[in-house]
Amino acid sequence: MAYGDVGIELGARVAAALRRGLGVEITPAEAVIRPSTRDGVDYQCNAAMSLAKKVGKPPREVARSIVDNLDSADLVATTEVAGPGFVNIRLSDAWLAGRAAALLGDDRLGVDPVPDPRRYALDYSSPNVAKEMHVGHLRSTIIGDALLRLLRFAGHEVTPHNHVGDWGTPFGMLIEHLLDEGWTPDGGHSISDLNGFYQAARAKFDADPVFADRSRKRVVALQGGDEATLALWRRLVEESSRHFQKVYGMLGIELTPEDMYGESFYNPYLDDTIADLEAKGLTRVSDGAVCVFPPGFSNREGEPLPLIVRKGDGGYGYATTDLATARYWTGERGMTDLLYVVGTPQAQHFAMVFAASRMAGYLTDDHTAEHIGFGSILGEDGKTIRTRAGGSVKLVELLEDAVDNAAKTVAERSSLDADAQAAVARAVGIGAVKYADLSNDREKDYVFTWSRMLAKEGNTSVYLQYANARCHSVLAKSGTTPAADTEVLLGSPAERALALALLRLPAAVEAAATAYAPHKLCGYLYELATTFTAFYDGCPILKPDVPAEVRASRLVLTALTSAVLTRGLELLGIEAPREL
Ligand SMILES: NC(=[NH2+])NCCC[C@H](N)C(=O)O
Repeated sequence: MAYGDVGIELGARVAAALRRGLGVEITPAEAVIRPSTRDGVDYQCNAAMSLAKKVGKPPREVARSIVDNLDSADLVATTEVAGPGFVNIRLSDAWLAGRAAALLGDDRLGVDPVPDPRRYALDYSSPNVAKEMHVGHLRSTIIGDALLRLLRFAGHEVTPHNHVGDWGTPFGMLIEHLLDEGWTPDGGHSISDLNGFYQAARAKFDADPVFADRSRKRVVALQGGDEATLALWRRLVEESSRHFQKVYGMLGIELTPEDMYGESFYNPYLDDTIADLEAKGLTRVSDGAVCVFPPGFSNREGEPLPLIVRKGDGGYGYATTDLATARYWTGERGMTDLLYVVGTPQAQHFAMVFAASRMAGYLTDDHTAEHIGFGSILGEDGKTIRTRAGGSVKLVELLEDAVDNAAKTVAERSSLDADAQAAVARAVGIGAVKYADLSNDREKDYVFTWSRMLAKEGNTSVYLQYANARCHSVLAKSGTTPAADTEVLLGSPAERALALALLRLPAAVEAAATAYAPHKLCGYLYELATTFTAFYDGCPILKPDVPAEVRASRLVLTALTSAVLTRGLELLGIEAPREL
């Protein structure tokens, strides 16, 4: 069963009941089983509503037939028809307890790998050479890393590729300016120099036609493979790569130099791609440029929009590279699904690239391609995030700030020594930056607020990390390790609610992985942590008057909570220290 979800298991029973009672066939997923927060109800089945028309009976009658025919012996305690035709289901305590107990020995915590693994090529981070990474790249990096972890855990094959902007016309002006400044291929300039250099080169390019002309010639030399030019270009790429790796290191992101498939990587494929598009009759010359016109895209005047594959001067652009990219990953690398984690402003670009790729057969019905767009990070005033001095925020400084702020929070209550505190401050600070990003619906803009990010209450990583640390502290104090065959007892509503919440990891992973929506996993983990808090406050564990078998059961629930929180945070790329 995909993902090992209780809802799907119930769905299979409902499907069998419908077959028995009314002779209709549905899949377990079509039974539409949803968790319910109603008193005494664990899940609700909405199948009767959608099936009423098909079977020609009122929804309540269909619901009644489900209830009458449901094989509920082991799994279900009570069922009832409710409202216009829902079936309310309460699981049996014995089944729930047995299922929860079984999780203790299960490394995957109930999440089955998908039966039909796909081959994903995941484009994320993708910063630009000779520029520092900015907050947009931060979002791409964080979201992409979470998707990589989620999809791999779900059982898919995922190959990351970092589509670094390392080619194109800006390199002409950059190299010319660097030469003017006496820069040599082995000179020791750092990327922060380069950032300033970029702006200076741009200014010179705009103001000085002679310089602009030299720059254009330099582009031709670069693209023509002139060795001296390439040597300078390589230095720029290496310098930048060092900076990117520093940021990835701070973030604990696995992207390596081997995952770099920058724009330049596709150079050898461009001519052939254009020849292929031409041979397939998909190109048209418009204003001197070779273009593809995918249907359905037009400008404000209603004229068809071109995807330019070769400019009038013979040069290639961003779109050409992206067509070659799609062709490469589905063709040479045999990937089935292409994901691009890039800001929402590029939505139209990707829609057009995908449409043209489908026309050319680089994407077929067996492939999916998706632009995983995201909004902007806003400052506390609701505008573009800036430093206090009003400059644009440097990513490295932002991350250092996060760790410093976390260090203050940790120092307030930690009994750890200085080294351990520093490690925890990193886990908390970097975790907070990631979680603030991932817990929001990625399509939306969000406001970056230090105080909210590091709050110990509410939907924050700190709250989840504290809940996990509390679990570890109880387990350590108990002096025992819960054994796999311990019986789980669900004597109180808080224990029952916690067991139920622990069984919902598979559904949360599925929801997050299939919709490429990490915030769905965040929402689940937050719910689990609050359910645990209620259990912790209401159910004493180590008090001397707690019967031994009750204590043992509560320790199992505590150990499982920690296991699920730790795994869940890991899937988001966030550390879960045992002690804070
Ligand atoms: N295949 C792609 N176009 N990936 C995204 C590249 C993002 C680009 N370097 C930017 O900073 O905007």
